[in-house]
Amino acid sequence: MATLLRNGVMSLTFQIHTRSLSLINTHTHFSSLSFSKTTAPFFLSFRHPLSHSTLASKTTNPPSSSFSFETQLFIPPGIEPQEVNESMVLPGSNIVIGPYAGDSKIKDVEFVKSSSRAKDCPKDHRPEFAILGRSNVGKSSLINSLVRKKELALTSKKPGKTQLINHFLVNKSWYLVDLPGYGFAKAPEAAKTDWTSFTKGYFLNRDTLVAVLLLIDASVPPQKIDLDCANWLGRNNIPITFVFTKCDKMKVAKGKRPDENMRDFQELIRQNYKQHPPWIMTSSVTGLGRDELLLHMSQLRNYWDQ
Ligand SMILES: Nc1nc2c(ncn2[C@@H]2O[C@H](COP(=O)(O)OP(=O)(O)OP(=O)(O)O)[C@@H](O)[C@H]2O)c(=O)[nH]1
Ligand SMILES: [Mg+2]
Repeated sequence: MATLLRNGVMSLTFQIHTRSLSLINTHTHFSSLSFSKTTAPFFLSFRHPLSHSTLASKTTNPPSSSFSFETQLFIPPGIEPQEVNESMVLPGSNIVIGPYAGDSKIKDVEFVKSSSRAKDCPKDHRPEFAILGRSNVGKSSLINSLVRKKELALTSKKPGKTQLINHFLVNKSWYLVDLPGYGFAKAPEAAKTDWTSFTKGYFLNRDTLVAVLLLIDASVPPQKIDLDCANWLGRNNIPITFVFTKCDKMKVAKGKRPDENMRDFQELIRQNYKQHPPWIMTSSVTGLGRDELLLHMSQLRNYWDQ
């Protein structure tokens, strides 16, 4: 089923052309999103207007203009491209919600185990989502925010805190997996070497992996190591969802804003992906994208489960 999902979901990404989009001044809702479909229903894309004001509740000196960019919708199984309308697209993402989306509430979560090798991971065949990203990108914070527990997954200002594959069982039915961050130059030599072998082994051999949530820090420009990682996962047919983190951090005076960094990243990725993977903006500080991400995960999981 994992393979089916990989092929099925990824091949169902299309593009449509849209106009007249506008955003209300909140981080979670499009006020209007109207589609004007091209004659060929195969390519669905929409103009994605990302105003700085949609990304954070706190801004100091916001720039006066917003911008938009072309993106592709992620259309899950069970929907025809021509059925897509604005209310089906999750705010702050390219993700269309379909019939497999279900109860996404987290009622119960427990830490199960830490493994230092892929073959030591739980063997009960429950579906799982792996949280992957650079050290300090906010993996543990995202897990804590999803499950609404402050210190379930340890967070730290010191990069390299998470060194093992940590399994958390949610609602006694599926796993969230916290992985060690990559690209941490100061990690002990041994830990760096282990990361490569055990995480690659994990991705290539874990049949129960529904999708990798690849976290990308939206407060910094695109990083080569993130692009390399996305490309490696793509080449190995491992389904991913880009989760842009720290979208609350508005660096107006210095560097680009999260929405601009996110657009730059997507433009670089576009060259390598025929069909753009799902993506979503989040912040573990403001809760931006939390409910939307859980809903997206529910549809991937339910499709995998059937
Ligand atoms: N402003 C802001 N800060 C965040 C966000 N998410 C995480 N952080 C901060 O970023 C730092 C690293 O967060 P972690 O969740 O520990 O990062 P990690 O990816 O698990 O790091 P490793 O386990 O070392 O790989 C902490 O200081 C967090 O408070 C976010 O959405 N917004
Ligand atoms: Mg961590």
